[in-house]
Amino acid sequence: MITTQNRPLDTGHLEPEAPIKIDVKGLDFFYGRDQALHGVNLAIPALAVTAIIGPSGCGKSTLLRTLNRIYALYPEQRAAGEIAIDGANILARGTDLADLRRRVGMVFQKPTPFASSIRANIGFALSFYEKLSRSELADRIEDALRQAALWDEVKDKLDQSALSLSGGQQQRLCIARTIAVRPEIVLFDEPTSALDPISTARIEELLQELRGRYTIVIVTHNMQQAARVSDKTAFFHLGELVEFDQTSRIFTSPAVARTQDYITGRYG
Ligand SMILES: Nc1ncnc2c1ncn2[C@@H]1O[C@H](COP(=O)(O)OP(=O)(O)OP(=O)(O)O)[C@@H](O)[C@H]1O
Repeated sequence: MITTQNRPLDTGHLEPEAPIKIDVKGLDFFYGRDQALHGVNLAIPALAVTAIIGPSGCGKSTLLRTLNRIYALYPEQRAAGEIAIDGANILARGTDLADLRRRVGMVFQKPTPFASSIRANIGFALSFYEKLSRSELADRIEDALRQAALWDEVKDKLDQSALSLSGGQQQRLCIARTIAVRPEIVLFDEPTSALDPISTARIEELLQELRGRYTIVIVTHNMQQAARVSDKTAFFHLGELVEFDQTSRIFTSPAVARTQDYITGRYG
């Protein structure tokens, strides 16, 4: 079996001139009067994996939640600055939020399948966005489950409850549900922190398979995981971006002392 433990530290396959998919400029974020992000500038490359690391409370999840404006569900939460996706500022008034959330999918820490069948979990998301015939729907469900490396395990029980799957399978189902609607960007918020080591390894392998097909941003507490799965790493502290570079450089020769202190376990 392939394990993530024996994979060498990623050296980054990106050229310095890799195209930018998400360009965050001067981003401030507020929970009511409390400011959680301060002037963040971050150019996230297309079709690569970018990891967001940093100590608890530094703003990792907050940053992720700005990228599909999921925070806009809460009236007291506010972002200022600019987040350009393919050059268009998604913080601008008039942004179609349903379309944005199809283009920018999100996978959460705990698997969150609906209490319905495996098939319906994916079919529901697809039918929300597209009008498909029965056979198109079946094809798209199969394709999503194959991409999420779950098809072989569930193809004979698509009508069983999603809740009958293991935690790791449920998380892969949530990934299938997210990619079924053909997003361009997939955000992962601590996607393995509720999983056992074998399920975690399976998700990390899956991230490698999805890399190159989607622009991926992953928040993780686990520095070894960031080193294994990502091309670029952003280190945050106290709501500020401290350093952003090739993952191999962040973990071997970071430019900033605060990053060095964090990756060597001096705080966090
Ligand atoms: N709903 C909320 N209301 C008020 N403040 C919040 C809310 N959510 C987060 N915060 C605050 O915003 C700051 C950043 O939180 P965030 O959850 O983004 O950090 P994080 O780096 O993802 O932390 P963790 O690793 O613990 O998940 C923290 O000070 C946190 O207390």
